[in-house]
Formats: sequence, C-alpha cells, structure tokens
Amino acid sequence: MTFQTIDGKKISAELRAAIKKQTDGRISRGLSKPGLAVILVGENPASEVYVRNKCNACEEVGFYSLSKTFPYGVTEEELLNLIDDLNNNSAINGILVQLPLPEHINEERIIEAIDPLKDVDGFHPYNIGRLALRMPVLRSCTPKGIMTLLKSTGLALEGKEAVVIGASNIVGRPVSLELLMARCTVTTCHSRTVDLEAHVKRADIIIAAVGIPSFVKGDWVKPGAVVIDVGINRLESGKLVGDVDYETASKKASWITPVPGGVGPMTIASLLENTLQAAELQSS
Ligand SMILES: Nc1nc(=O)c2c([nH]1)NC[C@@H]1CN(c3ccc(C(=O)N[C@@H](CCC(=O)O)C(=O)O)cc3)C=[N+]21
Ligand SMILES: [Mg+2]
Repeated sequence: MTFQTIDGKKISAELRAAIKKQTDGRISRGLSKPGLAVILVGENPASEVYVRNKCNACEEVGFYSLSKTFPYGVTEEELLNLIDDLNNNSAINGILVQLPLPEHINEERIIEAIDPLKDVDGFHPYNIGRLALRMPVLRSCTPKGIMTLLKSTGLALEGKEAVVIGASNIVGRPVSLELLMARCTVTTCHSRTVDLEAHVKRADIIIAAVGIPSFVKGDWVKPGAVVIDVGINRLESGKLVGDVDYETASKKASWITPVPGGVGPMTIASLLENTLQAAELQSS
C-alpha cells in the first residue's frame, strides 16, 4: 500500500500567506493590526520556545504581539488582573495563556476570565459549548488544524468511522466535536476504554492524542485509514516522535501526518486564523 504524507508544514505556510494577505487588506481599509497577547508562567524552556514561535509567526503575517512572563510563584490575582487589562485593551484581539499552569493556579478560573471573543485558544466554556452546538465561534487550535489537514486530502468525511484516542479538554474532546460536526461516526477512547485496539482497528480516521511515543502500532491501522498524529514526544536522544509508530503505520495508511511537520505547525496557523477572526469579530 502506498501512502501519502499530509504535509502540515506546507499547508500551514499556505495558510499563513493567505492570512498575511487578509491582514494587509485590513490595514489598507484603515483597520488596526490584529494583536495577540501571550502569557507565560514559569521558566520552562520548551514553553519559551513555543511562545517565541507564536510571536514570530505573528510578526511574519503582520500582527502585533506581546508576551508577558511571570515567575512560577505568580498568584491567581496577578494573572486575573493582567487578563482584565488585556480584555479591556483594544490593541489586543487575542489572549493566550500558555498551559499547563502551576499546580497552585486554578486553570479553569483563568480560562473563564478571558473574554470569550478574545479566547483565540478556543478553550473557554463559551467556545467549547458553541462547538458542541454546531455553532462554533473561536475553535480550538489543534482540532481546527486537524480538520484543515483532513480537508486537504479531499476525502469525504461524512459517515466515516473516526476514532479519537485521548479525551483531554484541549484536543480529544474538541476534535471529537469537530468530527461529529463533519458528520463522522465518532468514538472517543481514553484510559478506561476496554479493548482500545478493537476500536482503533475499525477506524477510517485515527486521531492519536495520548502523549506516549509510538503508542499506536501499524497492525492497529486498518488498510487505507487516515492517521493523524497529535503527539509531540521528545525522546532522551533529543529526537521528536509522535504517538504513532510511523514506520509500521505508514505501511497501512492511505494518508498520514509526520512528526514533526504535521499537526504542530497547524496549531500555530490556526492560532493566527483565530486572532484574525477575533479582530474581525471585535471591529464589526
Ligand atoms: N494555551 C496553550 N495553547 C497552545 O496551543 C499550547 C499550549 N498552551 N501549551 C503547549 C502546547 C504545545 N503547542 C505546540 C504548538 C506548535 C508546535 C509545533 O509547531 N511543533 C513542530 C515542531 C517543534 C519542535 O521542533 O519542537 C512540529 O510538530 O513540526 C508544537 C506544540 C501548543 N500548545
Ligand atoms: Mg492547576
């Protein structure tokens, strides 16, 4: 079986070029640059890299961005005060609080404090609720990027068996809602799922979001299935690998995303799309 790679790097570059054009158009109509604020807590080298990548991506498409870093010991009140300022700052259209936050911070309370129309991560209960009701406003970035990748294959999604491995608030649940909205038959698997392998084996579309290197084996992949690998696992060797055993799974799949260069770059492209959308929502 020959497979095709879903090239997230290329598709995200095309998206970013389109976003830059739309941004230039906004500016020539006398509207402001879309603005993104990124909030980072603590010193985590990986998070610092992500935040820098997000701000660089903003610059590339002509957005305004600012990042604010707090020490690990920041209080909830300090974070809530900044969010309140940003909610009321008309130069800022999108607010992203890098997750995870330290143990002593209540993540839900922080996310709920963000103005839902500035919630460019799409994590606020308002935006998740809208998605559940098939009336999305700002859609979670990784799930939205996955849907863009699936659309790029040209395959019809209606009626397909989609199996999502992982039920997190940031990927598993919202991607399940996206697939349901696209009229797939969706199964969401998690740590208590009985006979996970049997579920995965009947999937036309597999979404792996578990955070365990090479968790999904090639012999779980139905011939011709589409495989989307959300995992970003750094091995001790420094090598970045997904949640899917690429070597064996690519022998069975019709389409498969690589790691790196698959879902990761799409998450950032979706963030830019959402920031532009938020700017449009706020200026209408
Ligand atoms: N509020 C919040 N929103 C997020 O969207 C969010 C977050 N918190 N916390 C951390 C995770 C992680 N994340 C990634 C984004 C892009 C790549 C990415 O571009 N990855 C490249 C490789 C990067 C590398 O080499 O390390 C790729 O897969 O090709 C990875 C990871 C967003 N996150
Ligand atoms: Mg906590």
